[in-house]
Amino acid sequence: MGFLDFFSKDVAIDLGTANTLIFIRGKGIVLNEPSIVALDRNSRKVVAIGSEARQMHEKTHRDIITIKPLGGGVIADYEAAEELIRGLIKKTQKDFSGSIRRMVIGIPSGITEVEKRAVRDSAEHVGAKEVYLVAEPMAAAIGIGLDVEAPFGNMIVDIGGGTTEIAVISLSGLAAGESIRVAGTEITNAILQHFRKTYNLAIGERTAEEIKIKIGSAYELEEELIATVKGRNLVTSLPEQRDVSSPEIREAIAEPIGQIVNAVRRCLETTPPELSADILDRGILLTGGGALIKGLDKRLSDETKLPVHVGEDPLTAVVRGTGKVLENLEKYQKVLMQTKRI
Ligand SMILES: Nc1ncnc2c1ncn2[C@@H]1O[C@H](COP(=O)(O)OP(=O)(O)OP(=O)(O)O)[C@@H](O)[C@H]1O
Repeated sequence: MGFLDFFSKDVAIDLGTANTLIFIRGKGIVLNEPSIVALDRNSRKVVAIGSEARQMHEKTHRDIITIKPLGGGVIADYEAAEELIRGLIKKTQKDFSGSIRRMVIGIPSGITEVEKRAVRDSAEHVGAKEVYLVAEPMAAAIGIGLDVEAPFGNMIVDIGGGTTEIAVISLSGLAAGESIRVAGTEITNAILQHFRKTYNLAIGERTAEEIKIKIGSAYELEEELIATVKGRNLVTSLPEQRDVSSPEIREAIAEPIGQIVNAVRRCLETTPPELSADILDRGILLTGGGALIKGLDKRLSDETKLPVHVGEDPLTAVVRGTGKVLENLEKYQKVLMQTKRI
């Protein structure tokens, strides 16, 4: 380790809609917190970041507002996004002191030049001297250990909070791809809408997400499940609870799940034939939190007639990938996204 290395650190980040994960060279993943910022409504001063801000989300005092700065997988609120990066990096200070030298950030592949620029600016504003961007599906593929440099095709479907990224990777590049802004958050919203429309029951976002995680599915389950939901009846304005079954939730989330399935099909249709043959042999790999929806692998396999596997520890795939890129920048030169100066 050189003298300068002692005072400066290299970090890799998965700046996600739902969660932000931070990896520090030589240490691994040191932080995994929700991408939420709580602000004082009047002064706009930051009150809490990450997990503490999530505690406040939806239960906010009238003087505090909570913001998810990465709407749809991209920066929706620039100032809040910068506060988020700054605040979360600060939380890792116990793991290192000094400045940041290199920063590798995983971002959606469908992001525009302006959005890329915004991510880069935020990273520079928090002090990074060198900033590198990697497409999320590429990072996810590297994270789960695929040989992205090899001359054969691998299909990866990364279902995060805001975006589903589908990519065929070969020779360190994206040979085909689809990026849609339908993922975990839309699925949670579909559950929320279902209760509102069907039972006049208003439930919170966290409750809807819990139901999704507990009993949400994309394919018939061997043993169907039941969960209890608590909310507020919109007609009587009184608290209410009711039981709900997994087939009912499957129906409620059919629309966003169908959109993800269709996007995978579209990507397969545009994949060059040689690479299609590789995918036939190797199958499709699922990553991101959405990969954990029960039966999604079976559903995709049913619809595409291809083998489908869930990657190991899908929620940390992107950050592990950005971490590997950070630790082997030379080797992974080709996978870095270029940004134009604008
Ligand atoms: N066990 C589970 N079952 C179903 N969904 C889950 C599960 N665990 C997490 N999720 C969902 O995964 C999503 C978060 O995934 P992830 O952390 O990969 O996304 P992100 O990186 O924050 O988002 P993006 O990639 O869009 O920027 C959330 O919508 C969350 O509800």
